[in-house]
Amino acid sequence: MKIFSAEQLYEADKITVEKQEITTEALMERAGIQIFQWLNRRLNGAPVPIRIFCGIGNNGGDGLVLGRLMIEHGYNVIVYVVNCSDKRSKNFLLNYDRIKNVTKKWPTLMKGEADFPEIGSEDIIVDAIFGIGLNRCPGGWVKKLIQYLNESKAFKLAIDIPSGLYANLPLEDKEAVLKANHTLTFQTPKLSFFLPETAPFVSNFDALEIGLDIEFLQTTEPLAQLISKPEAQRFYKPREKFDHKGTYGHALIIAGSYGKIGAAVLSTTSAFRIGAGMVTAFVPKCGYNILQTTVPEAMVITDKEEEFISEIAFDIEPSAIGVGMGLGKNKATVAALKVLFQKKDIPLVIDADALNNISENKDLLKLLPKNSVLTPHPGELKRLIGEWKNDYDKLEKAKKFSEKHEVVLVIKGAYTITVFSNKLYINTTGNPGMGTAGSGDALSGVITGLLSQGYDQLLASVFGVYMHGRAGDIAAGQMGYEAIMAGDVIDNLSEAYIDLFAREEETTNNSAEKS
Ligand SMILES: NC(=O)C1=CN([C@@H]2O[C@H](COP(=O)(O)OP(=O)(O)OC[C@H]3O[C@@H](n4cnc5c(N)ncnc54)[C@H](O)[C@@H]3O)[C@@H](O)[C@H]2O)[C@@H](O)CC1
Ligand SMILES: Nc1ncnc2c1ncn2[C@@H]1O[C@H](COP(=O)(O)OP(=O)(O)O)[C@@H](O)[C@H]1O
Ligand SMILES: [K+]
Repeated sequence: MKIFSAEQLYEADKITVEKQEITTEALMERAGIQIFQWLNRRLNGAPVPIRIFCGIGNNGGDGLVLGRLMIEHGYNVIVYVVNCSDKRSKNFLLNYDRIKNVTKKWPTLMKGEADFPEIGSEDIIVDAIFGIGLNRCPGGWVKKLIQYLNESKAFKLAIDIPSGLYANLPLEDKEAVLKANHTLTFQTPKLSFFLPETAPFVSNFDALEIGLDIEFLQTTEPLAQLISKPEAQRFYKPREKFDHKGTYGHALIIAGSYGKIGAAVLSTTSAFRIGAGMVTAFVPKCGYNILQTTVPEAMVITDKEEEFISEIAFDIEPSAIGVGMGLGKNKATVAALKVLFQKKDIPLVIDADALNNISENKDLLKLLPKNSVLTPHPGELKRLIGEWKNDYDKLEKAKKFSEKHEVVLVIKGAYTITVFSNKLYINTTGNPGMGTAGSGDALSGVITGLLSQGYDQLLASVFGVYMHGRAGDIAAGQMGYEAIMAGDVIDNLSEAYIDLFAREEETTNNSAEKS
């Protein structure tokens, strides 16, 4: 699914109205009907008080449409107009009149703190104060209203976007944003829904189709792509009857140091589980017996050193290399990385200590082979690209880094974002259960294993992140978040493959599907 900017959505709006020969008020009615149907399906006529807070723009207009439809269907609705300005939009005014025609009285006008209503904990608050037209940070009594609503225990449903949040600009004042329990957004989610500083205000969301012009949606280059199952299905490369292990390539995992051989075990196993034909682990001598015992399917090459890697020499021809997991920062290891980086023709995944070594030795950065995949968590990313002012600044810096060095950057975490040049791919799988040692090592093995099977660098990253997260979600469905260990994520890669093409009802028992 594409993620568009606020400006693009306004453009989509305009084109839709022209091409479908409808009025903007008809489009607003469509949007309001979608929200009404969503809410009506869940409330099923329950007489719970629904308090709709409407701003004076089109987001407020949506709130007024919803209010009218709910009242017409017998719901217990109180509509407030948050009168922060007299410049009401045309479609707000139209729907202001329409709701009055139904109720025979104007909605409750709010002009300051004295007008804040008492809100019961069982009430439902609908936030239609500001949408994507927010043009400054909410202040004065409107900010106080947002805080007042946040303090309430009532369920908060935001229309389009929680008020105070920009669709694709950084947060200005976290005290002036409505903290929604659920957000119903029009057509496509907004970029702010996926970034660590702003996503917590959105909580869960549903994107409601409002019939914007399909040609515009299909042909417009988005801000980012959201990666869910339909996209992952398109990435998958099916196997052919006469394929053999050579078809799926030979992955080389260069990992481990004394006390951290487990990292090599995890990456090697996950490279196998994602489908590499052969996997060789290159480890210091102390890792030999461990690897041969824990992953007998793997071949093992050892360094001349006992406890760390000092010279990466091998006489195999790997189709992809994953390097860095548990590697340590010994000087000899840094020198060995320099030599490895000169082998420019083998697709490379660079993780963990290999990344830290690059951050600390800028001459390694200059040698970075083009099209390598770098998989930093936020701490590693900071060391690589420097501090950022906010999430948007981080993404700009990451894009510049990717462009300059011609590499794929996989920024790990909730909603892992893969950055390639100026393109962003946001992953929807994964869960907090995956915040456990070694789950990053599993991801490096997964991406290396996909590269070895012939997926290109970008596909291997985006598809690999999806599969790794999906395996984690399936593990969470079976064992809850807390008990998950990295090995459980790897064990469920097989289920993640099965799930990729399973029919919905077959997957509901063991999935932790996100909206
Ligand atoms: N294609 C779409 O996405 C559609 C969007 N619609 C709705 O239209 C909304 C956008 O409407 P608008 O462009 O009218 O904008 P909004 O309704 O989001 O708010 C803008 C209004 O609030 C004022 N304002 C902005 N920030 C303020 C602040 N901090 N303090 C006080 N006043 C402030 C602005 O000057 C303007 O009058 C969307 O979020 C959505 O809810 C729907 O009606 C239909 C289709
Ligand atoms: N809250 C979360 N939601 C989704 N994925 C997560 C979450 N926390 C961690 N992960 C995933 O788990 C992995 C952790 O990687 P990393 O921090 O490198 O761990 P380690 O170094 O211990 O292997 C990443 O792929 C990350 O995206
Ligand atoms: K809103």
